[in-house]
Amino acid sequence: MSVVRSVPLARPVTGPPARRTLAKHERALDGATVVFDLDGTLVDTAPDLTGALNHCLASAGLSATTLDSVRPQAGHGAKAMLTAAYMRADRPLGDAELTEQTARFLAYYGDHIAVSSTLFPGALATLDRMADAGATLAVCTNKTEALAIRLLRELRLADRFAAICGADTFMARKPDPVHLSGTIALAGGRIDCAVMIGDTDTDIEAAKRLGLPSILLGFGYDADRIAREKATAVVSHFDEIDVALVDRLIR
Ligand SMILES: O=C(O)COP(=O)(O)O
Ligand SMILES: [Mg+2]
Repeated sequence: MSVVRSVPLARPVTGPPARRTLAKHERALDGATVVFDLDGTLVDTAPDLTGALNHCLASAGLSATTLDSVRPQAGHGAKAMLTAAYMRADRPLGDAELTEQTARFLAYYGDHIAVSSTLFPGALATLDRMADAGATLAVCTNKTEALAIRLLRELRLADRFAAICGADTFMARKPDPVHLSGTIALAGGRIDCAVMIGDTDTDIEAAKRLGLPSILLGFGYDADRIAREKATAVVSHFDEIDVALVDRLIR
């Protein structure tokens, strides 16, 4: 397992982790809450986001954009994707058009939310692994709550999460730590026994402000240098997120 750490942990990062003695029926992650970001973390939503973006661009007489050019903004919401696409097309975008296009984007996206969106490799097994070890699972996403629930239902994953909290669930959205602390509370968990797993600095910063350990998925949409330096751990595949790593980060 290759895990790069940049923030010193309470325990040494090399050498064997301190072993806890588990009581007879105790599982390693009992009492822990593992919080996942959604876009670019659990689900590769970029293809359907690109579809919604191209629907909007066509309505404005602009040519379609490619998946690769959308990916860096895919974790930052409809407005960011629209703004970047108009800039690439060298076309000005005023507030009124941005508002209208955002509404068009969200309506289309809601109706085509799981056409080509798929779980990232190893994501499902990681959910199983964490749950089998006793962890409570939650989602903290800057998608709206309704869209997040719709996507997870379509992918038959919604039931796995004790809480699914979107940008509009609380009066705060990531990187505001209130979004994350509210998610953990709603899932019935404790802030001192939780970890955040995400793909952008937005996720990692929210965790940092809350004093939570974080795992950055290096393959996500915008795992930039700042996020890599700030994260407690950086992994390049879900398989690297094993029970021992999560246990070590949260205890
Ligand atoms: O839709 C967004 O703005 C980003 O969503 P995420 O927080 O799940 O990455
Ligand atoms: Mg994301």
